[in-house]
Amino acid sequence: MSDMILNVEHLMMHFGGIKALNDVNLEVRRGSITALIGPNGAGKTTVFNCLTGFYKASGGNILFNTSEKTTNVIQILGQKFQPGDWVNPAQLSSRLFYKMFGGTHLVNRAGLARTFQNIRLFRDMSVVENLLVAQHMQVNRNLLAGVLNTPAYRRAESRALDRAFYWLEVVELVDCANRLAGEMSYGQQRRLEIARAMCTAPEMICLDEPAAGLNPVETRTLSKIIRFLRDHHNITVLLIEHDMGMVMEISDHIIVLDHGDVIAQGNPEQIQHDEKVIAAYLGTDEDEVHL
Ligand SMILES: Nc1ncnc2c1ncn2[C@@H]1O[C@H](COP(=O)(O)OP(=O)(O)OP(=O)(O)O)[C@@H](O)[C@H]1O
Repeated sequence: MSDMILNVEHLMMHFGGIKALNDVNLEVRRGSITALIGPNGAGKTTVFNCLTGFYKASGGNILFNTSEKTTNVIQILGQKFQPGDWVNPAQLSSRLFYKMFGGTHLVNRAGLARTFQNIRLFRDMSVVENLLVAQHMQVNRNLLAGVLNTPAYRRAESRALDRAFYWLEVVELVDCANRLAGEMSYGQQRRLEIARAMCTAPEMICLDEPAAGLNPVETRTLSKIIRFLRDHHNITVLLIEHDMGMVMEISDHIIVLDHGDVIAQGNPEQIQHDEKVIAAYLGTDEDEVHL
């Protein structure tokens, strides 16, 4: 099993004439907390959207290596037919399969979950219902078993409920289990999004600005939860965050993007003193920065 859970090679994403990602190469170590940082518009969310299948990358490779298998993320989203397909029936049928049935759900099923910059919960459902919906892939979906309420069906439901309450406890929301998700505070909703992602049993979770809008106490709780995921569940965390205090405190590794390119990588200490990074954040030329 590779030490790297994620290998991104030559990733490109173009929106018409806009090159959001030029040629992004990065790796994420299994079991690490890795931060993806950079100034506004650097391309961070675009990287997340490509990794999790919300965008089909314009080019490059994304390999996601779980403990069980390697998933080619770009392939499972459904690629265009290639000339070689017509002389290779196996390749053609695989391409056809993913064109018909591929999508973000397969990325999640492979073990990669995410949260969003703008919270996307089912606001009119209760907190626990949000977590049960997230588990629809794991529970018994046999219609007959549901209608007959078989013991196997009841066991599967009970397991889903146990899992939901386990993650509610981790994110400190057990007391809110029956509240409507949309009525909770912003910080609570952010934590619920993490619990929902964890209910899909991922090996890696991508958190898009999880501390945005949180007060310092909530940010500390969030940091504790993120460390818990790594330390107690060996979850790899990839996070986009503008709160540099938090990033420097919890990250094992930091990758810096600017204008669609990776400009630096390293541990927090190295990144804090990297001139290219300082220049990118200050919006000045490297030569103009005096340390
Ligand atoms: N769907 C889209 N259509 C057109 N342009 C887009 C789209 N999504 C992103 N972009 C452009 O790609 C570039 C990178 O945007 P992205 O949101 O990835 O940056 P970011 O680093 O996440 O920024 P922020 O920190 O402000 O969230 C920007 O120029 C943005 O305008």
